Amino acid sequence: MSSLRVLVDGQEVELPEDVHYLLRDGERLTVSPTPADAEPDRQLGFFVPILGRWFFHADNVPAARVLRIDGAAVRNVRQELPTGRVTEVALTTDVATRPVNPRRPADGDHTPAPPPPPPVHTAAPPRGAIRYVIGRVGTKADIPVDDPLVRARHATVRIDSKGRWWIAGELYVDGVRRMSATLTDGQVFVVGQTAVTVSPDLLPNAPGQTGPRPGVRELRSGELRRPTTETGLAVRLDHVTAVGDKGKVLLDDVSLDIAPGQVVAVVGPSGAGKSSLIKVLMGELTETSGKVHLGPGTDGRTDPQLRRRQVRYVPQGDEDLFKTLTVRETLSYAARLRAAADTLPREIDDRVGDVLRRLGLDQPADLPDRRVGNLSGGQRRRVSIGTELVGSPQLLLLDEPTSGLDPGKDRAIMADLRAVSVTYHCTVLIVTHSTEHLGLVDRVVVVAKGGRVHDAGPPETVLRTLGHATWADLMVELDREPATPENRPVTAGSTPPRSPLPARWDLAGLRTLLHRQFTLTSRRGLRSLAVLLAVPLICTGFAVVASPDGLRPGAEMGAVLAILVTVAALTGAALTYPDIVGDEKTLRRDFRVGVETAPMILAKALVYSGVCAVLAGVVTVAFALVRALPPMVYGVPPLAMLYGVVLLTMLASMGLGMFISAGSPSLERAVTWSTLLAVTQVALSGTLFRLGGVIGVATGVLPTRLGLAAVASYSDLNRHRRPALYEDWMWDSGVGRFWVLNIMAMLVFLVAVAGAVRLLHRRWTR
Ligand SMILES: Nc1ncnc2c1ncn2[C@@H]1O[C@H](COP(=O)(O)OP(=O)(O)OP(=O)(O)O)[C@@H](O)[C@H]1O
Repeated sequence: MSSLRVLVDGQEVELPEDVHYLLRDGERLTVSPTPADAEPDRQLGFFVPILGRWFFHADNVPAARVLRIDGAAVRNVRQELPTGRVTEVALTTDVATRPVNPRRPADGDHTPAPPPPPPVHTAAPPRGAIRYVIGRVGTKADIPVDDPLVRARHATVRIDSKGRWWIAGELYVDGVRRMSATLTDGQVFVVGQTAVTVSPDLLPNAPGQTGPRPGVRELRSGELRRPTTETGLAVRLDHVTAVGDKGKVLLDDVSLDIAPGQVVAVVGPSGAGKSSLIKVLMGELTETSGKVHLGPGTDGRTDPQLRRRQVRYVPQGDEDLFKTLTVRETLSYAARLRAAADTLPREIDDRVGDVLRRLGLDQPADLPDRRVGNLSGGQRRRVSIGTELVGSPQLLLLDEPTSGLDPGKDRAIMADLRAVSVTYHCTVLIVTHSTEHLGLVDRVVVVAKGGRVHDAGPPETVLRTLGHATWADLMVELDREPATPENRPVTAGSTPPRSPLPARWDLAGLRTLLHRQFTLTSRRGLRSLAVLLAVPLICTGFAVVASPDGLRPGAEMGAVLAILVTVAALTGAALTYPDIVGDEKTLRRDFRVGVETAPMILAKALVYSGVCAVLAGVVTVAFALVRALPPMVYGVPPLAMLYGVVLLTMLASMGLGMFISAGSPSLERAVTWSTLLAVTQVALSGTLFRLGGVIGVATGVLPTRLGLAAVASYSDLNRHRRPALYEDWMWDSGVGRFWVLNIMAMLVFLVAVAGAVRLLHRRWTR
């Protein structure tokens, strides 16, 4: 780890890896390794190294002053400092535009301010105290946490003389994300998705000490346990009301207590609001009033990213699985996307093996290597449940896990879920219409029309209390009940603002997505690959027969060119327009566990770029083998020019195909838009009619027009065109023009891919 060099009052100081304090001495600033305990007002803050990075933590900046780091006013209580160069720190007398306050919303942000942060001590950590590492089970961590989302060195703890824990690293306290906190015994913090209660019991023996310390639970290396959350996440809904479009009440004053580790079934007639309850727990539907408490000490606030980690959702049906992946591949990719970036392949294999065994997916022996598309309905449901279990969820929500299954499989899945809650220490909430095996759950929550909780309790008690012999009778009665008026006024409470979801954007995630996309593309099947090659080849044949001169100056050069760029453009768009919309359910599942749309789309773009590189090569070589190319100009060999232009036209169209796919709610809509794009590209490429004035410029973003113009400029089409063909300003020869046209095609590709990322994100967070 590098030291930190700071320039204070004209003096450069090098800070070794330990806490140093920024003190005020009258008008002078000094840096000291000891705090100003006697005069706390003198202490402006401290520099602290945390897991290889340096931070400045502001403590006590006088109101009339501004503390500046590298010239910029310090606006946050904690900010990261650059290493490898000198950081200048100064105290100035000008008025700060914004005071030091980490939770103040940005200017122009009119959403209600979130509640104040919890009282977490923020002075400097003790010097010289033993440093304990909190990390994943199976690593060398002193405090091991059985949680796949915890890194090997997730956070460090130092304990002061008063027994307070000074924790540094990524953690959540009271549902709020922090990079450090000072907590006392009994206080709770979350690392990864696991709640840990501060207690000396969690500490290993001090160095040099032999045998267990009195009152200390001895930890064995590799011991699998969660420090505190042995039984899953507790869920409490406190008078929660949620409203949908046009003011429709979806949940009406719902109060509910679910103990950790319980298996709970939510039943009720169609349209009652069961799914709305799940959406509120996932954070996809924001409560209008009331509070949702997940786990201990959240005070009704949970950072959306933490909620994504702790709450895992198994959607209805099996549309959200890739049918061409095997069972083992499905679970492995899911495990990698639900694990900390530093997880080893061996850990992933162990986790997958464990889930296969516990869900009975390891028998017969070839089952793990069968493709998901070849499994029975019940087996597919198990794979879908396993997809979340590999991430060791704290709260598992399932929407109709047994719909469409026969009663035997229905019972088997319900029994499996019972076992899952015990073996994976998680709370399970099942929305179901199937009431035959409700005896297997701990509690039933009955939701009536209008989103009200009609009753909740152990299954046999609920039936008895409501005076019905069977669940079917109860459902019939609830179905008959009129719903409460749908658009009645709802009291607005302290709505938590919907904060943007921070992205998970690590290299390990991108690598997994790339690997998965490559596997999926290579499994498209021989027939599909043959079509992929045959169509551009056949169309290249049209270009071959269009003119014996090929791309040499001749009467039909324009027609040859038009065919070649149209082949490239249509092939590119055809590759991707059905892709994102077709995979949407599976991708959305990844998004729910924290994978951002950027790496998802990037992985697709990279794999399809590879496919385009091959197809462009096939088209170019097929044409060049039979027909002549133009003479070399601008120092660019004609074969390289043709390959480059065909590839860029294909890429730009491929990007537009992704954009269409990301913005289309259904495949039908994507077909409509891509047809429109194809016709536009053919009609406005520049060879059918003159594109002058504004249209001439506006169509300059179309891949066919750019591609055609690039080759036209290279082979000087304006001079050699057929008399009937119009002259176009974009076709004038010139080396600058040639390169600008190619760069523009690249830009169209990049902008379209970036647009696809944003569109998809907006659709999923709206
Ligand atoms: N965002 C929304 N805006 C307006 N109405 C909505 C919204 N979401 C759902 N609804 C409607 O609210 C009612 C409750 O929907 P919800 O999906 O929660 O019911 P459900 O009990 O899960 O039904 P089912 O068992 O049929 O899946 C339905 O009438 C539904 O059409």
